[in-house]
Amino acid sequence: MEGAAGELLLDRPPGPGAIGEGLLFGSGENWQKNKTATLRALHAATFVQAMEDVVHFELREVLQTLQAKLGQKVMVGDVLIGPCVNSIVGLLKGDPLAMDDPDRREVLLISQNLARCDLASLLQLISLKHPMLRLPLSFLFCTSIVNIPATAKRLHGLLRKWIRESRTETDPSDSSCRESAAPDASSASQEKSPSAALTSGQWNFSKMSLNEENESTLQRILKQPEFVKVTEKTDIELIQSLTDFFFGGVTSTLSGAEFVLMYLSKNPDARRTAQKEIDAVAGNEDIRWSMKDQMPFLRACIAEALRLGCVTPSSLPHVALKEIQIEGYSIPEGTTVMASIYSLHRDPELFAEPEEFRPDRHLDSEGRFKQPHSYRPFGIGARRCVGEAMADIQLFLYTASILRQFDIEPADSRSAQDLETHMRIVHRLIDLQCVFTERKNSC
Ligand code: HEM
Repeated sequence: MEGAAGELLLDRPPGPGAIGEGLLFGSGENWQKNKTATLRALHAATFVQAMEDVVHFELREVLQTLQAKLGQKVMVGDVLIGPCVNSIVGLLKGDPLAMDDPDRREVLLISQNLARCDLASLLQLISLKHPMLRLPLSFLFCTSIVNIPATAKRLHGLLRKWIRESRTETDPSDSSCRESAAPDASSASQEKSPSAALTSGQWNFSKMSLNEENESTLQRILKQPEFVKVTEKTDIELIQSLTDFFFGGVTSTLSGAEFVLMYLSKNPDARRTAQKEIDAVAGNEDIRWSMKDQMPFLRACIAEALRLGCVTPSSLPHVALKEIQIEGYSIPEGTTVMASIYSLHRDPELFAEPEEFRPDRHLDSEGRFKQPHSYRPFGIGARRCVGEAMADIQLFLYTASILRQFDIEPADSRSAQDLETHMRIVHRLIDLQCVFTERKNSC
């Protein structure tokens, strides 16, 4: 939300499910501190290069898997979840996790659980906090749902370990860090850099530094005034904010990538035009984010898939801090307000023939990429998504690299509208499968 009304809609509603800490569900001063610290840490000069390095590191594995499964039906989510998770880990820690690192397996399992979270899982969480609800909701405990507290606890364990390591690296004399940095199950893996897993001729990966001092995002966050003084409270905020990177980032980017590949598989003309563009610009060179302005059609395809796929259909809830007027409607103080991105993206007055996949909506008369004012997949205003730049880079590099090497075909003849989706906080295609084949016309 923008403007004066937006200022009064900054907080998340309190309620039985609200966590109150961190970025996604935090409110008031705590949220402001966390958001400022996160944005400051992400605005490092070398952010783009860091993201590119980690994405390319992961893409090698993805391209190899697709090559090995040429002509077969591939579950797209299974192939892309690793890169989505490890991009966040790599950004935070400064190095992505090597393929054989036990932390990688653990964070992947956790993220797969988070991706399965549905209403039943959230209701179970609420009933744990509110004993009165346990009996009426007891049937939930018999179904196979995601145990959010247990999943969050496992993720918090990993995050605590990475924070300890980052604090030790930031200040080696910090005895509290050394005390708590007890050896654990995965300490053996810590000495292993992902670059060790690479052989010559593969991606030339170097430790990702996010600024001139060679610091990772996590180290930069830990240097912010809010987090320098370690107290139980600051650590809870920090761990919850980092948890939100996974909760808010993994499934949404994964779902976005699935929608992009699905729409390109169902629209071969658009796919071929994008492939020609990629060939002309990148040839056989590494694909870089700096090439984005020369690939407006590819970006338009990604934007059109995000418009139609609508990864976060109802955004996240906001609450009115005071009574406000919006377009002649009076919203009483305390009202929960949800913005329907789904309706916005399908409004025929804003997008002609809204159900049609038409990338040219995102191109100006000169053929340059443009974002229509009503295209808002990442929300708007101060509560806008913190991961937008990250998701943009990921989706661009995943799509360009896959399209350069493969043709994509749908696994069945259903139209895009007929494919089944989960309409949870994150809107996701159910078990999307595609068939990847050798490029027929490559450069
Ligand atoms: C295609 C990918 C993504 C989409 C469509 C998306 C969309 C959104 C939307 C609609 C919101 C809510 C804005 C509001 O409350 O008004 C949001 C918030 C958020 N997103 Fe994303 N997101 C994506 C990727 C990511 C990534 C990669 C991260 C990881 C860093 C991330 C982390 C967050 C966080 C922490 C918030 C809460 C911000 C706040 O409350 O201040 N998202 N996202």
